[in-house]
Amino acid sequence: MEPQLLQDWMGTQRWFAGKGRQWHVAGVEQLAELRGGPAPVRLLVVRADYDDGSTEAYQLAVSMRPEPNDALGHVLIGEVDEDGTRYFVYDGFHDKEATALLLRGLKEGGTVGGVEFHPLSGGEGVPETASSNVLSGEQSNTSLVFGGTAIYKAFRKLAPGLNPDIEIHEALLEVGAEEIARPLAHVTGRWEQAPGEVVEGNLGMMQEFLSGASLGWDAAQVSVRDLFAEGDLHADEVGGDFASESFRLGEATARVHLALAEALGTTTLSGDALRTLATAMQHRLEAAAADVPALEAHVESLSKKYDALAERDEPVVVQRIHGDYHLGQVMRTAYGWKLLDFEGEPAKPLAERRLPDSVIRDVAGMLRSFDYAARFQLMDRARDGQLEYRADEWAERNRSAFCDGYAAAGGRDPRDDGDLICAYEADKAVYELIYEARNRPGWVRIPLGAIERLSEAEHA
Ligand SMILES: Nc1ncnc2c1ncn2[C@@H]1O[C@H](COP(=O)(O)OP(=O)(O)O)[C@@H](O)[C@H]1O
Ligand SMILES: O=P(O)(O)O[C@H]1O[C@H](CO)[C@@H](O[C@H]2O[C@H](CO)[C@@H](O)[C@H](O)[C@H]2O)[C@H](O)[C@H]1O
Repeated sequence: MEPQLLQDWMGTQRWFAGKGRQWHVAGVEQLAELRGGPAPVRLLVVRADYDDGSTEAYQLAVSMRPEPNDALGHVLIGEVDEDGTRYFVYDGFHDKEATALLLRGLKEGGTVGGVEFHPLSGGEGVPETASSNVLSGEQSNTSLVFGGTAIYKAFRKLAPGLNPDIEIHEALLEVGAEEIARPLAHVTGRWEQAPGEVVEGNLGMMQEFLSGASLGWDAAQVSVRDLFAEGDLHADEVGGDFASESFRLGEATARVHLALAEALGTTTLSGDALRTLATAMQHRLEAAAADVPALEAHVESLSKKYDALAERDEPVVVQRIHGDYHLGQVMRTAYGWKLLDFEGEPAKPLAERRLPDSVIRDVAGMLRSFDYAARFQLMDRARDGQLEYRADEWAERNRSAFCDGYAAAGGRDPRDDGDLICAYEADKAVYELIYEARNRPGWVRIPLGAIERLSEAEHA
């Protein structure tokens, strides 16, 4: 496949992380060709080399159709000539006949070329045959819903080693945790990550599709909309009060943390290990300040909070956690809250994402998310002191209900670790600031506002 063709196409895809940087396609490797449909489907790994010397590997599925297919016109990658035949090359994850071959592999298991399909429990729950739809809102990965009962997430940017989303889901399944969508299958592959460096890693995972569920973010937005519509009522007086949901979410979070501790153990950080944690936060802060000048004024006060963490007398208990926890990662089903996407922060290298960390990182992530949810609808309005006051109230009410629920389900009350929460919230807000500056510059003032508040807070 011509590198230029793939380069032009990849550069426009939502999941391609290298936008705005100088890069080129340095290699195209075919891992497997799935046959048995109207057109063969190739699973490819495309190596993107950046001018700064770094490299990334991306997964593509391409269906090689000898005839053009109008229904797939929007996902046409291009045309190629191979061995005297002209092929119309489409994004295979969007081609239902191509994904049917993928589904067969997930159901039956086995090896095709450099790709291994691993159904769990003999393929129970993986549909026999089902048409696929790509979930809209595709972000860093591409997710396909098969027949409304199973969802397959194809990882786009590949990393060698065990993918934490697969690892954590399967570990939680083992200990019987109910707050997740049941994992059904996963796929592994071997590819050349850099010239001569063959690695093994995960290509995707299938899990139960939570049908009829609402994303936590959407449910929270309904509540905030109610609140703003009744600007003279308090958060606990409007019809869409969210606090009982936040309480239940706190409970579900604590249960998952306890299950993760049971499944994968805990340890403690003290001394040098604590200093390493604080130094990582400090580095992120400095890198962010170089990118977002408005942060500069808060570097000194946030650094003091990180110093306090480094010098903390009490060790910090750590374990496997979610790692990128926010309202967009939880769904409310008829059976309670379920947690999704245990991949960790997409910006971190995979090995780092698998390191144990304090559960407070997740708690802080969700507390930050309540703040986001409260303020999001103010973003494109003229400043309104009354609504901002209501937003503060909503955020506070739901943050505290979440902590109450967390403690009620047997987790340690996060508010008893105020200094830790403060450092982790600051670190998350700094991460968000970088994320927003790169992806949604209009939203920068949400994390920046939090940084201002945190840097004035008393802890430390
Ligand atoms: N098991 C599931 N059931 C129903 N919807 C899901 C499920 N898993 C993911 N989703 C939907 O897909 C979206 C993206 O999933 P996620 O695992 O967070 O992928 P990404 O890593 O690309 O962000 C979620 O926000 C949710 O709307
Ligand atoms: O794509 P992921 O879900 O892995 O997470 C990334 O994108 C999130 C935005 O979609 C970002 O979350 C931030 O915005 C959310 C609202 O859109 C808010 O609820 C979160 O609290 C806030 O952090 C997340 O940080 C990023 O990793």
